[in-house]
Amino acid sequence: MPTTEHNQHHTPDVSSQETPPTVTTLDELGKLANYSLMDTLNCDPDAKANGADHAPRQVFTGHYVPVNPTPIKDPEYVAHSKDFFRELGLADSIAQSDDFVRMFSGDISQAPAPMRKVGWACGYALSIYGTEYTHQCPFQTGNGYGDGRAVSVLEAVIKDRRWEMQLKGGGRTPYCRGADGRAVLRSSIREFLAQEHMHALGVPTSRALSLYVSKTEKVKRPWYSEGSRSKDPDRLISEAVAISTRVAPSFIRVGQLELFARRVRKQEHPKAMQELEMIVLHLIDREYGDVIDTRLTTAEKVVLLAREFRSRLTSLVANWIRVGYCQGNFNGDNCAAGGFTLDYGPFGFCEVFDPQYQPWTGGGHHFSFLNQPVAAERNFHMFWAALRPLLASHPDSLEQLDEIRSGFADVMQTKMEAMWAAKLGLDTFHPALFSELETLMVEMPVDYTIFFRELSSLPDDIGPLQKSFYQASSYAADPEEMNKRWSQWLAKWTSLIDSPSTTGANAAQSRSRKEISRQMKLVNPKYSLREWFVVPAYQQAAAGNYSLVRELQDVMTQPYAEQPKNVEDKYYRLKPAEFCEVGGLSYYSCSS
Ligand SMILES: Nc1ncnc2c1ncn2[C@@H]1O[C@H](COP(=O)(O)OP(=O)(O)OP(=O)(O)O)[C@@H](O)[C@H]1O
Ligand SMILES: [Mg+2]
Repeated sequence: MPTTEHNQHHTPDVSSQETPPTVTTLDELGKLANYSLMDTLNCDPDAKANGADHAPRQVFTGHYVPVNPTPIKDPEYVAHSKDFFRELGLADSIAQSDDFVRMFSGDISQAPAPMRKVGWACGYALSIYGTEYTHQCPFQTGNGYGDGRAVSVLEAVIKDRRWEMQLKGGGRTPYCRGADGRAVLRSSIREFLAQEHMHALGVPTSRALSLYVSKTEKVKRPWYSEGSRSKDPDRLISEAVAISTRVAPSFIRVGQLELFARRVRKQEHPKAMQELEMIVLHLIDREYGDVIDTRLTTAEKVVLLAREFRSRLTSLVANWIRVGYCQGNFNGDNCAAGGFTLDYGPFGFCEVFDPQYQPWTGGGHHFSFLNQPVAAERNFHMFWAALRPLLASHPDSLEQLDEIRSGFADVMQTKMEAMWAAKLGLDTFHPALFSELETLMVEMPVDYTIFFRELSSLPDDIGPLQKSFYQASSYAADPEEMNKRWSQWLAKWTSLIDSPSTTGANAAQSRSRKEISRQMKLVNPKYSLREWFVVPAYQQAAAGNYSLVRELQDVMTQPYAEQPKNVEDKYYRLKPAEFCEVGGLSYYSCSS
């Protein structure tokens, strides 16, 4: 069953959900602290040891800069992820306890030992669709680019798994490039909800821990006037700042490997090769420890790393497309080297199926919905290029590495076909059937989520599918003809569903219609985080009412489940026409 394969990483730990919380205070969490990054990688020798390093500057060497977050003023609790707390064994009550709130709203000065009273930020390089950029940093060198507002504050081993906790919007770092280091409540709510939704969808992702907003501190951001149809924001608004904490096995990005590999290539300093090797081995420990044997040589490890990352990245992107997700800005620095979703900024879940769907006005076609496999390949290319210097004296390993690189497109294609087959409830991919479907969906706008979910009930006729049809002019112009074409497609699909190759030639292999439907409903979610659900939630939150945020948390963390009728009526719906083509709802310029 392809889903199992799609869900192979980060599957919820069911067993831990029944045990009582083991961490009920910040002190208890503190005892689990274990700082592998700070203890094994190189610190920038120019950094201020006390972490008061907030002005933009160039960082020439080292893997991290110690930097303290800047607390937000008068923090107020907005949300925490109950699911993730349960998985970690954290008691819900600590999310609102004074010391936890203080720490995860940016004040780590009272962190209980052995937690450290200093956080860290990392530099990384930027590449866009496989092209290296250096000029986006104020020094035109790339040495000022990295975590500009993301500050990690804790690494801990919890229930035998290592987790890094990172504040987003935690204030300025040397990589802030003159910006304020803050995130606003709007973008923080989006990221918070999306991370937990994505996890519940079975797609590898950074997780959301907690979210606090400042009652008094605001920053200005460009945004849209109510109902604006212009592509770019037309005004500056003042928004409350917030700090959300996200959690992952590591936050190492492809861009980080690229940074060190560029330094090797340019022979920037004598330790460049050593620093590249260190970050790669650290990545393996943090993200690939369970699949790469520590006793292997570096050359062997590098080859395995590339193969495993290729496998994860291709699964990830196939999963994104399965659930209708568009990352929007799939740069090398937004591509986690552990192969999970990272940086929910200009993302969106498509409603109308559109291969070119791209919610971010600055993103361009290259990062659009169905181009994500190609964008992923570009990121993989940069990853591969960053690893190559490590194999310079190992021609056999280098050859293997190069083969892994050149095989990317085939692996991606295989995963995509398996994904489409699973969405259609079929054991194998049927190119003609799929391409007819794609043509129909493009010609006659359908809601991607609703269409596949309705199909999952194996309808006898197109009646139920019509729930997903947007009454666009192409349909309205000749509904009879359109219905006929849909009926023909449905008949072909139904005959495949009922054919022995799908149901199995003999009774032992056969999947009943009921079983096919059940499996399809595990692949095709009922609920997806549509932007027009999120907008009122963050608008209410801005006025201090978090009830819609909570409601969305509940609904969107059970995306495959049938939920009560009132939930279905509210959230299993086509996008209302008045929300189409509206700035901030259908697209956005900036996400921070
Ligand atoms: N308000 C800000 N202050 C300082 N740096 C910022 C700010 N907004 C974005 N950046 C930095 O600009 C770069 C590009 O921004 P992008 O939108 O990809 O990242 P992000 O959403 O902040 O971060 P992440 O990738 O960590 O989720 C990142 O390195 C980010 O740290
Ligand atoms: Mg980013």
